[in-house]
Formats: sequence, structure tokens, C-alpha cells
Amino acid sequence: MTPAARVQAAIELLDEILAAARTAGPAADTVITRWFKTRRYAGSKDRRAVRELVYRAIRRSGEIPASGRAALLGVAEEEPELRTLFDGSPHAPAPVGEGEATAPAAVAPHWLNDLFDPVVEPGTRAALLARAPLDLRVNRLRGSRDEAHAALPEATPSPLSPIGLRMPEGFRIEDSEAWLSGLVEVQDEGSQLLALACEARPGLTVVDLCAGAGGKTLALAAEMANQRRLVASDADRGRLSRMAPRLQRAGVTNVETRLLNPGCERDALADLRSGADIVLVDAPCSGTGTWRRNPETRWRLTPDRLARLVTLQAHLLDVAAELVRPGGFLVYAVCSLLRQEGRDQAERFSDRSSLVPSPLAMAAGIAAGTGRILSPAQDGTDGFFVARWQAPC
Ligand SMILES: C[S@@+](CC[C@H](N)C(=O)[O-])C[C@H]1O[C@@H](n2cnc3c(N)ncnc32)[C@H](O)[C@@H]1O
Repeated sequence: MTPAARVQAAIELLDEILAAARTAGPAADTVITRWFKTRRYAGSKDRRAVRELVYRAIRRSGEIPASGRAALLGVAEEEPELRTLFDGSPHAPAPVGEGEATAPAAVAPHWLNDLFDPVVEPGTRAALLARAPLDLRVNRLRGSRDEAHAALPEATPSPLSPIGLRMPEGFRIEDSEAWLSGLVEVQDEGSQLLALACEARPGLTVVDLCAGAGGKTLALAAEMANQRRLVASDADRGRLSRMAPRLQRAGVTNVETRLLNPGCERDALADLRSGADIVLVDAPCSGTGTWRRNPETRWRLTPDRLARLVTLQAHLLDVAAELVRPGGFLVYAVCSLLRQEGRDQAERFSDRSSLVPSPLAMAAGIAAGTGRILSPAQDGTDGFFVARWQAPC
């Protein structure tokens, strides 16, 4: 493909990604993979170049752009050479018209600007869209960080997590023996810190209420050295079912999964009432802390959806509180940097609950109300809000 044809391909792909974002269709990555499946003429270099252009355009557009062409013309404003490729030659985009609209550059959609937690200062928000590093968590059920480092000499120890390794960009970790044998798992450093902050250990009963496909479950099981009971529940059957092969690869044997019926979560968890030493609520959220990985989710969030998420988070906190034994802990986390989902949610819970805020064992992050915020700008991790409470004895 010529450079101009790559630009035209990126425009067409962006149009499909925009349509998918407007109709709750597939994620950008899925759209890109499907698109290339039917265009065998595109070689690996073409694919890489087109993908890179598409993601640059997505990252640059805080608001959903009017069209793929407007999005790429926005990128071309910062790179005049790209603009010269809009020349109308075969397979190239049409020449740029007089006064033709370009997508404005912004980190966040306008309506979200005032909703960030105050510790996420506007001057640092560009970091929310930087490229995320490839972080690994060492699975202590399979070996130590030194052993994993010896198996992956390209790695460097993560700056914050004592069980983390950071890989060079583009490293194909899933082809490595260390990954195949379960010695390492791909996990953002922030998620690792959050799992460690739960202080799970052998002999405890732990509930991972919103376990999804088990990212934090695996980390909790390792901290528990596979001993005693770890209940991993979720309302999404598909996600829960993806956990089993991960557990097996990691050598995890103490996990019991439970499918929850949304709104009736208490029914499936009745036997655990006041029985858990630790309950983690890694709640569904806006994902504003993970824009580095999924920048196009900025276009999918609406005020309505955010309000529904805030209501669901409050409900899950109430469900979780009932499972904590006297003296036990509840940990709440969201990969969000929005105040409503973080410090305000925590404050409202503290006001209505008998559980008492309890400081987190976490050296990283910045205090945000009763919790802490990890952010791409300050900590180089995905963005999270985390808070902890203890049930009175
Ligand atoms: C942030 S994700 C969890 C990620 C997971 N803990 C991990 O580390 O990979 C939030 C999860 O909450 C689940 N969820 C949504 N509604 C729920 C409900 N009513 N009860 C339990 N889980 C729910 C979603 O299916 C999703 O898997």
C-alpha cells in the first residue's frame, strides 16, 4: 500500500469505529482485526502503519469526531506531511477542501472535564492517553520475581510493585515459556498494587465480588498461597468462564466461582453472610482510568450510563458490606478517575454504613477523601480509586 492508501484505509476504518461507538457495536480492536481479515493485500507493515494512524486519531479526539476524515485531518494539522497525502490520486483521500472541518484536539469529552477528581489536575491529563507499558505480575505460586526476571532478561523490575516486571514495547509475552508456564501474568502495575492492598493471606476467606475473568482473583490466590477459600463471583457468565483456563495455567486451586443474578446477588452469596475476612469490590465503572489502553471508550460513555454505573457501584458496596465478618475488611476499587465513582461514592458509603474507613497499605498514589488515587500521570499506572473499610468487631 502507498502511504496515501494507508491514510485512506485509516479513514475508512475510523468511520467503522465511529459507527460502532455510536451504536454500542464492537470495540476498535475488533473492528480493526475484522477489517484486515477481508483485505489480504495489506501486509504486516501496512497493518501496523494503518493501526498506528487510527489510534493516533482516536487518542487525539476527546469528543467523538464527525467522521474518520475529520479525525485524520486533525492529526494532519500536527503533521503537515500527512496533509500532503490527501492528493486525490488513486486509493488516496480526496484533496482537502477550503475550510474543511477537522476534529478538535482534546483529552476528554467536554462534559467530563469538571467531573475528574481534583487530584487529577488538568495539566497532567494528557498522561491519561499515553501509551501503557506492558506490565507483568509474577505469580508467586510458580516462582519468585528473580526467577521470572532470569527467565525474561529483557524485563526490568516495575518501579512500584514488588511482584512486577516491565517489558519492552512490542514484546510478545504470550509466546514465552514464562507466560505459558504461568510464572507471569499480564497485569497493569496499578492492578497489582490494588490486589496487594487487599492484604489477602493464607488462612483467610476472601470474596472477589466482581471478579470478571479473574485478573485480581489470580493475584489474590497467589497472596493466599492457594490456601483456604477464595470465592470469585460475577454477573457475566462469559467473563467468569474465561477464568478457568487462567486459573489452571497459574496453578490456582482455591477458587470457587459463582455466577450472580444482577439485582439478586445476595441469593447466591447467602452462605457467606458475615463470613468473609476480605471482600474486594472491583466495580464496573466508566473506565476513565484505562483510556491509555481503550481510548475510544471516551466516546461511548454518556451521562446516563455514568449515572447507572454510580447506582450499581453503591448497590454492590451494600451487598459486599453484608459479607464482611466482624473485624474483616471491604476494599472498593474502580478504574476511574471521576469523583462520583471514587471519593464521593466512598463518602456516601461511609455515611450510610456501619463499616469504618481504614487506611490502605499502599505507598503509591495520592490521598483522595478516604481513599487513594493511582494515576497514569503520578504513578505511571492505569488510573484507579481505591478505598478500604473495616467492619466493627
Ligand atoms: C472492573 S470489572 C472487574 C475486573 C476484574 N476484577 C479483573 O481484575 O479482571 C467489573 C466487573 O463487574 C461485573 N459486574 C457487573 N455487574 C455486576 C453485578 N451486579 N454483580 C457482580 N458483578 C458485576 C462485570 O461483569 C465486570 O466483570
